[in-house]
Order: sequence, then structure tokens, then C-alpha cells
Amino acid sequence: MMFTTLIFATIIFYVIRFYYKYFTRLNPLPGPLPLPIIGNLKLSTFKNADKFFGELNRKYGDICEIILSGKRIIVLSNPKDFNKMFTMSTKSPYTTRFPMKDGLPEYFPATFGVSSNKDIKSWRYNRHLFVQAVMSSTYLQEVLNWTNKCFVEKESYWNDLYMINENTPRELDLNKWIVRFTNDVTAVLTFGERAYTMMAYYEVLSKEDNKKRSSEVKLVSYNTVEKSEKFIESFKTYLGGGTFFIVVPRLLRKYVPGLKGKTQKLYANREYLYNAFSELITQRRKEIENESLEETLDRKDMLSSLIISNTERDPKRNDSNSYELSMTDEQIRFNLIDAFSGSSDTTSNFTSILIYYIAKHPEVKKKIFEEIDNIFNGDITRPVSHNDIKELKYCPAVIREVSRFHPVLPMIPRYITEPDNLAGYNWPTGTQFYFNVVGILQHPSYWDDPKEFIPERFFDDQLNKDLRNLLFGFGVRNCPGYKSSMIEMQCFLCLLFRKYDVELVDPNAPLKTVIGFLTACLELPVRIKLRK
Ligand code: HEM
Repeated sequence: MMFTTLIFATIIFYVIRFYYKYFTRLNPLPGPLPLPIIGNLKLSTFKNADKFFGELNRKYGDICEIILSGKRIIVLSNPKDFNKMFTMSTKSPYTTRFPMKDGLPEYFPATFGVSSNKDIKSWRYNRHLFVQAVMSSTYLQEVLNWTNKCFVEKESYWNDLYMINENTPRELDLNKWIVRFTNDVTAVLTFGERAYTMMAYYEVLSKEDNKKRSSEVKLVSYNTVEKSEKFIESFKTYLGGGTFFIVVPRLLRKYVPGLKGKTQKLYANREYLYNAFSELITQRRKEIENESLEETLDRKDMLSSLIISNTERDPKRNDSNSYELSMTDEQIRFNLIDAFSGSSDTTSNFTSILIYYIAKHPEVKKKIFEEIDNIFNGDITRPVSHNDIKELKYCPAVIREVSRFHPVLPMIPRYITEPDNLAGYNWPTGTQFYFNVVGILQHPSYWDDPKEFIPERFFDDQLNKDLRNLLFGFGVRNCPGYKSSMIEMQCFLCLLFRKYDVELVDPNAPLKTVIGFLTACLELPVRIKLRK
């Protein structure tokens, strides 16, 4: 009885304290009333974050607030607050994405790599070498080469599994293939090693169908496929673990039985992954050392590029001091993690969203066919080149319109490292802001008919110039991979639509997604046939 009363009193105390703090907060802003513990994080937030953020803007205006994981977050939906937050100056207080505190730095590095690096000096160094690697013309050529190659590989599986023809459309979940396709392209570009996730999926499907594998499909050894699947799975577990470390307090992680077990599993997985990276890096270092200095490296992947950065093999090295700044294995590891995590899920989910909207709008698909047919003249086998991509005008407009309509990242976070005045209020150090991407991309003051899907609006080069690239973020911490992913996505569109017609199985069904920080597409059931 005593114990129940104590618990009850503690809860009452907690609730009163919570609302006292809430109603006496600094600069109170409109926003949904939060609940103790969960704040504004309802289940619906996760299922429909795009709707959630769109409604925030419509209901509460251009500046409002929410509480997530116990933290107050100021949500901004007006581009006039934009320039200050997304400045190109590294001296700005808005150069950090989120606070690296609570459980996060125990699990993710706070001063390594690019994405979560809060030490601006170290971030600048890493970002410089990262950008050098992924923006070089040789790397961008590799993006095109591997997108072409992996597409051809995917087709060999499709031919065997579905025997796609002109007359009878075949049903398949295109999202499953896009995820694996992107993983395979990203892995080889990042690590210089093939992942075989498409092949592994082909194995699963042919087993399910009791199908005998075609001799056309060349399988590498079972062990290689299994090893690469394990690596990709471990990577996903590693990234997912971040949320666990943010949400579950340290004491619970250390002492509560189920949670302690989960913590240990995450650490063990991280150990496995870090060792796998070390092996990759050591092996590649050896290969590079064995190559003569005069020879140009045959691999243009990010790993090779980071190993040689600021060494005597680096064509971009320009002073003798740079030698001191070549990367350690640990630095390389975290840059590779950032490259793989930054590119695989974003590109695959956005590509699925893109195909969904194209298939949903037959008039858009028709114009895509026309544009692509004009470039390829019925040649459905030659590799797509940079010149082909340069000729595209309608396809990039469709990509922009889809990203306006259904952005893959519904908000962009920033966190201030010193007090500042923003949107007319003074904010203390540590205030967290979300730039409401959905709100802005559908804001009636900035777009005519924002609810209409009109790719042609982006033919006007001057239209909302500042907002066009919201898909990839802004300012000093914008996405360094925007060029490579634009190439990959446009190349994919050419390869797919010059040969195949894609229709949604149910054109009226909404796209199935789940949304945390990222819009994750769950499935994309389509009917696919060869174009006549
Ligand atoms: C469709 C594909 C992609 C989308 C939609 C996307 C989107 C974004 C966005 C919105 C940001 C945050 C920008 C900000 O905070 O202002 C970001 C950051 C980042 N992205 Fe991407 N990205 C994509 C592909 C890639 C690729 C291919 C790579 C690597 C090659 C990459 C690596 C990164 C990294 C490392 C950061 C952190 C930058 C920093 O903190 O300095 N992304 N991305």
C-alpha cells in the first residue's frame, strides 16, 4: 500500500513538474500540448512524419515548438529564417546538427568523421577530404559505371525470375530491388569491394519459387554472399543502435536485464563491424603500397582515395606539410561509415518514392519516355553516359518536384553552440531547431498550387532559387553526396524507362512508408513489362 502510494505520489510530482516547466518556459511558442514522458511523439508521428510536419506549419504557423525525447525543439517553416541558419561560415553558431550528449557519444564518435562530428576543426579536415573523394571527376565516373553495371546484373536476375516480356506484366516489389541495388552500388563506390545483396535476394526468391538457377546468372561463392550480407546487416544494426542510446538512459542500459543484454549485443556488433573495417583498410593499404608510385590507382573508390589523401600518391597534395595530415585508419573508418550511411538509405528510399510518383502520374511517365527515347533512339543496351545525363531536362525537374512533394528527410536539424537571436527571439546555447522541410516545400506563399504535382514548375531556373536544393540541405553542412546521387538517380531513370514500363499494382494506394528522421519506403508493388 505504502509502495503504491509512493509510486502514485512520484507520478503526480513528475506530471506537475513537467507542466510547470512547460508553462513557464522561455519564449513560449504555439504547438501541440505535450504529454509527460512521450512529449509530442505519438505513434502517428512515426508513420506519417511528413503529414505531421506539414500540419505543424498549417496549424501553428511559421514558428512553433514540439517536444521529442524530452527535448524542446523549435520548428521553423519560413525561409526568411533560412540564411542565418544555413550560412556558409564555419564561425556561425549553427554548424552543429544535434547535441552529442546523453548516450550518443558512448556509441557514436563525437569528434570523428563528418556527419556527427561536433569539433569544427576536425570536421573541416574530414569534410575537405570527404568532398575531395566524392566530388572528383574519377569518382563521379565510377558512380555512372557502377550504376550501369549493377543495373545489368539486376536484369540478369529479373530475366531469370520473372521472364519480363512485352505482353504480360510481371508483379514485383520494386522497393526490395531498389534497396539492394543501391546497397550494391554504394558499397563498391565506398569500400571498393562488391556487396552481393541483389544476388542474395535472388537466391532467396529462387529458393522460394523452387526455381533452378539459370546458368546465365553467375553466382560468386556462397561464403562471399553470406559475408557481405552479414556486413550490411551489421551496419544497419549499428546505425539503428544510435536511437537506443539516445532514448534509454545510461543507468537502465547498465543494470536493467533486457536492456543490458541489448546494450552488450550492440557493442558486440560494433566490435565486429569495426574489425571488418580494419581488415578492409589494412588490406587496401597493403595493395596500394605494393603498387608502383608511377602507376595510377586502378580503383577510384572512396577508401582508396582517403588512404592516399595527403600522401605522396595524392595528385591534389600541394605542400609538404600535407604529409602530416594523411588519415589514420580510425579516421578513414568513420568517413566510410558516413559515406555508406549517408548514401544508401537516402538514395534508395528517394528512388522508390520517385518511381512511385512517376508511375502514379501516367502523363509524367509519358514525358519521361519521350525525353529518354529522344536521347537513346531505341538503343536499350549501351551504357548511360555523362553526356546523356547532361541532355536531361524533364527528369531532373521530376526529381525536384518529387522531393518537394515528398521529401525523404522531412526536417533538417540544427543546434546552437552559443546564444543567438533567431526569428525575433533570443535563444540560449543548446537550443535545438528543426527546419521544417515539408512545411517549406508546400508553403502556399512560396509555391503556386503547392498540392499539385507539376514538374514543369522547375523549368524556371529562378523559381525559389534558395529552396530548390532542400532535398540535400544547405550551408556548410549540406550534403556532399548530392552530385553523385543525382547522377545515380538520373542514370537509373534512363536505364529503367528506356526499356521497361512500370505501373503501380494499385494506383490509388498511398505509398507505404515509415518515418523517423528519414522517410523509409516499405514496399513498392508494381507491374513491369518490356516497352514496345
Ligand atoms: C538522394 C540522396 C541523398 C539525400 C536526399 C541526402 C540528403 C542529405 C541531407 C538533407 C543532409 C543534411 C544537410 C544539412 O544538414 O544541411 C545530408 C548530409 C550528408 N550527406 Fe547526404 N543525401 C543523399 C546522398 C548522399 C550521398 C550519396 C552521400 C555520400 C557519398 C551523402 C553523404 C552525406 C554526409 C556525409 C552528410 C553530412 C555532411 C556534414 O555534416 O558536413 N549523402 N544529406
